[in-house]
Amino acid sequence: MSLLPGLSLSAPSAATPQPDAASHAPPRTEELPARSELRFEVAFAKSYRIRLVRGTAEVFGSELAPGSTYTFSGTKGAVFTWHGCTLELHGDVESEYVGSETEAMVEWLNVHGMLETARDDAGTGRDSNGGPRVLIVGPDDSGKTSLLKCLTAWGLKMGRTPTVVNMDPREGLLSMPGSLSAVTMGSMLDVEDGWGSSPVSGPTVVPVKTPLVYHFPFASPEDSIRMFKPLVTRAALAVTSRLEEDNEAKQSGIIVDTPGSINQPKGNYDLLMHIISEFSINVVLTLGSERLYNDLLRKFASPKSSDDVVHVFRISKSGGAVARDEGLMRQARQQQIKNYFFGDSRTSLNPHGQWWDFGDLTIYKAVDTTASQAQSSFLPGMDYDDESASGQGPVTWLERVTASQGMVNAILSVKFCSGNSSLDSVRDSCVMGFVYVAEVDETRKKVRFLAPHPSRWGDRALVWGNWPEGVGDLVA
Ligand SMILES: Nc1ncnc2c1ncn2[C@@H]1O[C@H](COP(=O)(O)OP(=O)(O)OP(=O)(O)O)[C@@H](O)[C@H]1O
Repeated sequence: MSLLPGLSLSAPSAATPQPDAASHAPPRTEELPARSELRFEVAFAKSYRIRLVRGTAEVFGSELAPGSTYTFSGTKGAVFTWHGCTLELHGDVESEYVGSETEAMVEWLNVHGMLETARDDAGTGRDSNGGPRVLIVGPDDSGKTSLLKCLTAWGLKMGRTPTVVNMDPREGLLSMPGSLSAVTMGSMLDVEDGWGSSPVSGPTVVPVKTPLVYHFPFASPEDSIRMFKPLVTRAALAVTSRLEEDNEAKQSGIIVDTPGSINQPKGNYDLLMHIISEFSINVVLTLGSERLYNDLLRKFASPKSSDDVVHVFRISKSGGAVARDEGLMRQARQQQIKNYFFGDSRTSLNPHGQWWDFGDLTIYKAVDTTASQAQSSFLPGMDYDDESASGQGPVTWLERVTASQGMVNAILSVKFCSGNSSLDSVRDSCVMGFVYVAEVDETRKKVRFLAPHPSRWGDRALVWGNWPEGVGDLVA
């Protein structure tokens, strides 16, 4: 059976963004001096269009094509120019200004140069472990993902194929929020939506990328350490073995993005250390926290052997990185979920309804660890550890359940493993795709799912997560 989210793709088509009928104002022109950037914030209901008229410019490392119009909605971003440019701007923005404090970009470019040297060393066999394995750490909204995008885009421009790993379940990279994913970038990034599209998104201008996706149905790794750690190990194993088969990707190396929550000194950076050891990280880039930098520098000060050397760098935060409030993040997740099933303004998708009998479904519910711990004294036979004391989290975190009304509007992952697999296999198995529960008929004992693909998935384990929260009615 083909991948659940995979549509039969035709060649990428040149989709043009639709003009915003609401905005009749004539376009404005903005001259950007060398090494400056136009920073903007656009609300979800609005659209903001940018066209490069003269010179060169990039959005988080990805170059704008001269004369093409790029449409942004529900985002904060920046168009940076190294040598100066003229932009034509059209549409509504919450804020828009030209920033000249862009020294961070020069520093980021130097980091890129350093990674290139390491890739060259790997190419000439001077480093048999392959290219650089980079981890980006720092507090929330310090610009980690922006740095990751720049390093990836510049690497791609040099003809590299870096493997990008997202360990932040709040932001699904080429997938749903609630995912940990890894993808070897073989084609340019998408200027408008940041990464490009996975096969589920249908034909696009930018060639599709097929990520390896694991389901982590909690907002933060600390909500289920017992689930997070094995998934990191799984993802690292899968990525490492994939790179062993592909010299070019191995030489290009890995760049891992992390959520701000695991960069706290609490727990002695246990989760961070786990990622560093599983992915054999040898370069750590710290952003926006002097304490984190110093703590990590101390931790890696005395390596036991040359294979254990981890270089820790303190990198300047971009002057434009802005905090995003929970409301905005929530809206972004809702949008991501809708786009998964229905496509975006450029590509419209047609999800398929499927009725399933209760008896043909094997559903596991992710247990909310906090609630479970509070109730544990009422659940005989369940062995819950104190997560903070043991550092391991509850022993039971997935429960087999039957379909019920409570599932309506929930997102479930369809795992590659059979329904009868052990709980460990269900946890560790990667995701074929996600489905949405549109209707549960308790009388007829049937569930109607919305899936991106018409094929039925057969005997597979389904995991019902607690997160992303409040998906709402997608079919209303
Ligand atoms: N130079 C810039 N100009 C304008 N906006 C920017 C700039 N750099 C980053 N941003 C915006 O600031 C916000 C935070 O940046 P980013 O997502 O890179 O931070 P992060 O550290 O990865 O956050 P998190 O830990 O929450 O994932 C994003 O909306 C990003 O688009």
